Amino acid sequence: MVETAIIDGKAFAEGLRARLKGEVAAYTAAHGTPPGLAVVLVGSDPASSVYVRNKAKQTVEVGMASFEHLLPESAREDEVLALLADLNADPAVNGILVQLPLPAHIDTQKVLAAIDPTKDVDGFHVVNAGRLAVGLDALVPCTPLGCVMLLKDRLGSLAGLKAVVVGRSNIVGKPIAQLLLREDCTVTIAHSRTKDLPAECRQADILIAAVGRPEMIRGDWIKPGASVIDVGINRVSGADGKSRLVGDVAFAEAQGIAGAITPVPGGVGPMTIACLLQNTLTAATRQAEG
Ligand SMILES: NC(=O)C1=CN([C@@H]2O[C@H](COP(=O)(O)OP(=O)(O)OC[C@H]3O[C@@H](n4cnc5c(N)ncnc54)[C@H](OP(=O)(O)O)[C@@H]3O)[C@@H](O)[C@H]2O)C=CC1
Ligand SMILES: Nc1nc(=O)c2c([nH]1)NC[C@@H]1CN(c3ccc(C(=O)N[C@@H](CCC(=O)O)C(=O)O)cc3)C=[N+]21
Repeated sequence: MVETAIIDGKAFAEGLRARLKGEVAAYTAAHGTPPGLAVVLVGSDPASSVYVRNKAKQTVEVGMASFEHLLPESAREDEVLALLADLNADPAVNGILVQLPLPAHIDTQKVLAAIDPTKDVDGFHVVNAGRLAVGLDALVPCTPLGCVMLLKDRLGSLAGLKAVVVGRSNIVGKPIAQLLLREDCTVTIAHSRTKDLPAECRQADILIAAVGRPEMIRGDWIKPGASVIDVGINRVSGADGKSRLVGDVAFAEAQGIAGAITPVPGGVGPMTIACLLQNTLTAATRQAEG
């Protein structure tokens, strides 16, 4: 049995936002206007609405300008594209985020491609994904950035460690794998067609769960002492009938086995928003430098 450390992403994110607040004030003093973040939400998925509201609140708290664009579920693709053209041209907007998923009648890749890559604070544009893959300066997706920050804070150098990423989405799994590779990890990407997932996971010094299946990863899939980052956010109904959030890892089973683990909530989620604010400041600074 090992003592399992709980990685406090909420506290780490608060520290990051406190540091950003100072940097944002310096930016604003130098440029006369604060960095601005525009968030576009199409439709009114309740989970997305909460998340968008939290982002707007924290954006304002660190001293940045927040612009919210709420479009109805029925909005046409060309209306979304026209809004993005306006935001691309607006000098008060330094960062643009289009909340995903979009309604099925809208082509997500087309929308992401319409965002100016220098304002793409989610890092989802192919230009930023490509720049990350070849090792150029890029706007890096927020959740992956947050995961790697937590790992480096805990472990220092990640060089030579074996990392297993479960999930290969363009927005989480793939960019996390790219960042871990950049940190000199030996990286395996697992997915729904992986043959023996428990055996793959047991090899991992660093195990990243980004699947979207409540508590799928069991305690006995974890190598003793491993660092476990749980990206999953799953809403389930508990025995009392109330809904609660759980991750992709069976958190209670991981106790006494993992060396460290992020909780859900309070782990990766708050880091995602803090990294979004950091990316907005990075984007604004790079735009000002030309
Ligand atoms: N904390 C945060 O800030 C954020 C949390 N999330 C959460 O992270 C999770 C993942 O999100 P996202 O990447 O967008 O999800 P996707 O649904 O896009 O991707 C899920 C991935 O998991 C794989 N997968 C599904 N079932 C299995 C299985 N049984 N065994 C192995 N692999 C499987 C899929 O494989 P295949 O490719 O073969 O289909 C796919 O690659 C979700 O819970 C989401 O809510 C997302 C963004 C931010
Ligand atoms: N373009 C785009 N970019 C995204 O980054 C993006 C997106 N679309 N669509 C949805 C997912 C999901 N996501 C979360 C971010 C923070 C929390 C978060 O702060 N969670 C808190 C709890 C929140 C609660 O209690 O509901 C926590 O884990 O502690 C959760 C989920 C970003 N996403």
